[in-house]
Amino acid sequence: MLDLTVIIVGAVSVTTVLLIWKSLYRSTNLSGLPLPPGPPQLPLLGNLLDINTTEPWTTYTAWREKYGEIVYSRLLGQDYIIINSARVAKALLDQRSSKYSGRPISSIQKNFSVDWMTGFVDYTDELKLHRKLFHQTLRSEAAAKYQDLYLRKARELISNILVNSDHEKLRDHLKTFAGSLVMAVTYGYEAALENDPFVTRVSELTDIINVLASPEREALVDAFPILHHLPAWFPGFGYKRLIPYCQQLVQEVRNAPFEYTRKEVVNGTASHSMVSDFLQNQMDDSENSSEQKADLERAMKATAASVFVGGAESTSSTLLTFMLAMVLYPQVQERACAEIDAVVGGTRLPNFDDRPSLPFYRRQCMVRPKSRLLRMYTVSLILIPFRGMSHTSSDPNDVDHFNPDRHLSVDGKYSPASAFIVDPAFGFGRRICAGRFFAEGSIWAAIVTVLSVLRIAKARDAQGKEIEVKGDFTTGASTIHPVEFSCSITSRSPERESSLRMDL
Ligand code: HEM
Repeated sequence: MLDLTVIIVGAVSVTTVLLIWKSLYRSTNLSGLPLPPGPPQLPLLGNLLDINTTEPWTTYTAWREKYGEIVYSRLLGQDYIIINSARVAKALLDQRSSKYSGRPISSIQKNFSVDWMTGFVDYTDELKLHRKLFHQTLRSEAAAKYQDLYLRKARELISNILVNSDHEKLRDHLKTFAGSLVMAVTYGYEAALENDPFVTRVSELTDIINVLASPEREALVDAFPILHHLPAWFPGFGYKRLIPYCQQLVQEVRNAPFEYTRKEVVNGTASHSMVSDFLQNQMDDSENSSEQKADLERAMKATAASVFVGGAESTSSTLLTFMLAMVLYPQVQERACAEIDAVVGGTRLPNFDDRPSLPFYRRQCMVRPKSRLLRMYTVSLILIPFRGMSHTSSDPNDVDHFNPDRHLSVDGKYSPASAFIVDPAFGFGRRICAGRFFAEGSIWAAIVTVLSVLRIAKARDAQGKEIEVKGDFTTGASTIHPVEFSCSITSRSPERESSLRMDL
């Protein structure tokens, strides 16, 4: 067996040689056009040391101020074009989507066995099949059919919050809301209100992906594959310890709920869902060969699990952001509650028929998604910092300066240009979020129900003094959420609370 030191010294030496080679070699701009402006680069590292690794979007935002909407940067020999505005992202990814829909192949994703997830799959026939399967269940008209489900789950959410609303519990309740909705639609599975085994596993997997899926980390390892051989104790490579556990989680997340639905279909007890419809059609289909059926089943398993991974964390994180905004902006909460009371009266709970009469937050003026951070596109690599895009004071989607009025026109009507589903946070072009209509309906149901029953305010300490809330966010590789904050959540309408309980 080779001595470990020899391996490390060898790896480091080869890496250094590669670094020098890569830094000297610069990919030619085949079109002969000049590269966009960007920060000065160090010989070997490029801009590696310039990037704030815990909050990379802050670096990209600073670069936007200095170099403009399109920035050229170089990391360890790899060229990056950073698209720093929704306007340019739209022009490239919506209008030239045939060119800008690919994804780079990442060895980290391969090692962790998560490269089958829709969001990571390159723009191939496999991806087109995933999108086709999503479309059947998540397109606009299909997502509208789940309105009763959104409301039922929103009512369960309120009932859970009223039992316990500590920060950790609040996060869990929101995760359960989002996770159980997705499980119902995907697998026809009714998740337990607490500690559901399927929801918990996916949540763990999402947390791991959030740690590893940083474009900056991927750039480093993909630029120098030899780094794969560095052991987990090597500084910066501790994440490798998660590999075996992640691979085991992946197997469970792909197979366990799928097999649950298969059993239900065979027993004739399955409720209507993405997977049960698929399995039913497959049983009735005599034309496809068994090989084609196996391929289709593999794609369906991947699609179904991707719905969960793509949908649960983003939705729950958006709702936690909404709760935080209600603590920080009581006057906005008051106005929304007054509007609900005026439209639905004092005792009834709102439903989707009331939506056109609630202009203040019709189509989510009240909440903007902000969970997703970055997406990488191929074509010498395009990096889209979604988070940075909603982070300028001149941007109408700037959620850090919470002002729902910005989404209304001057006469107080809803402005279609501000529609929730066209928010840049859902992405662009052919890779736009497949679940945005579902997200819109479920988030609307949750916030309208929260505001009709609950009052959210700053918590008070033992002396009765309000506990200050800063409104900070976690850092993360792909998604973020508010850091722990104290709040007081009480029922503001005993009548609505009891009609809610009667409905459960
Ligand atoms: C507020 C909630 C949500 C936000 C902010 C959000 C945001 C995003 C973003 C930014 C992308 C990447 C777009 C790109 O790569 O260009 C994405 C992809 C995706 N989302 Fe969502 N999403 C949300 C909810 C959901 C829900 C509820 C579902 C499923 C029910 C879902 C399913 C997916 C899937 C499957 C993809 C991968 C699409 C692809 O790569 O082709 N998302 N989402």
